[in-house]
Amino acid sequence: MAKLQILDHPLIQHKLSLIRQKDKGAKEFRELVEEIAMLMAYEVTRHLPLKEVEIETPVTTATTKMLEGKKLAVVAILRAGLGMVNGFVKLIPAARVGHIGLYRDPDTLEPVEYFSKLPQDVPEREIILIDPMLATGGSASAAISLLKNKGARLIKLVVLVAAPEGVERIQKDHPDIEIYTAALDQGLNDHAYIVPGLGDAGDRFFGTK
Ligand SMILES: O=P(O)(O)OC[C@H]1O[C@H](OP(=O)(O)OP(=O)(O)O)[C@H](O)[C@@H]1O
Ligand SMILES: O=c1cc[nH]c(=O)[nH]1
Ligand SMILES: [Mg+2]
Repeated sequence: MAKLQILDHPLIQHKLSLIRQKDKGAKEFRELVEEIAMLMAYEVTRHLPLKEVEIETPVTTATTKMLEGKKLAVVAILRAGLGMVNGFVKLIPAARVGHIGLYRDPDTLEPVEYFSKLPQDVPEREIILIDPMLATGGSASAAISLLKNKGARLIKLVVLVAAPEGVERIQKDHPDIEIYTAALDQGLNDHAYIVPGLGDAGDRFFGTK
């Protein structure tokens, strides 16, 4: 079953509480989402393999550790996932960045795909799929299916806020995926918005409402 990890670092929790507040404007919302994404990137890259390297410090030569150079791709689900990209690539500058355009139809709640541009060598890369919100799980599940159809084998899903319904959906559709979230909220309301959640992440980030 897909493993769920809640990233409960105090800085992540503090900043998440700030962006949940309805009076936060787009500027503050954007800055905080980027900061939280960076902190989450730190947590989800703990497993990256290291290799020993010989270096020269100003004092002596030494054997120290550097990243082995595992191939990574950060894939954002548009639009709201864009808000997390900078935080990730600041910490992992060598990562390739892919985009999957999906919106949730407000009536059917089904994801509608409108764009996809991914690195060519997706099968050789570990994929970090990012989207702030995991509500019904329909959008993330569709994005994971698309990535798997392109040959992706190792995918981690990283979200800011998850609903139990979305987690269950991913665990059912894609039991091989690891899910990382900053919070597991109570559930969904009648419009399938996460409660308490933070509202519509894309609209708040881009100021479109
Ligand atoms: O788990 P689900 O029920 O599928 O809902 C989650 C999706 O909804 C939001 O995107 P939205 O459709 O609002 O598109 P946007 O990012 O362009 O605003 C969010 O960013 C997720 O992609
Ligand atoms: O609460 C939610 C649910 C779906 N999409 C959002 O942006 N927020
Ligand atoms: Mg939206």
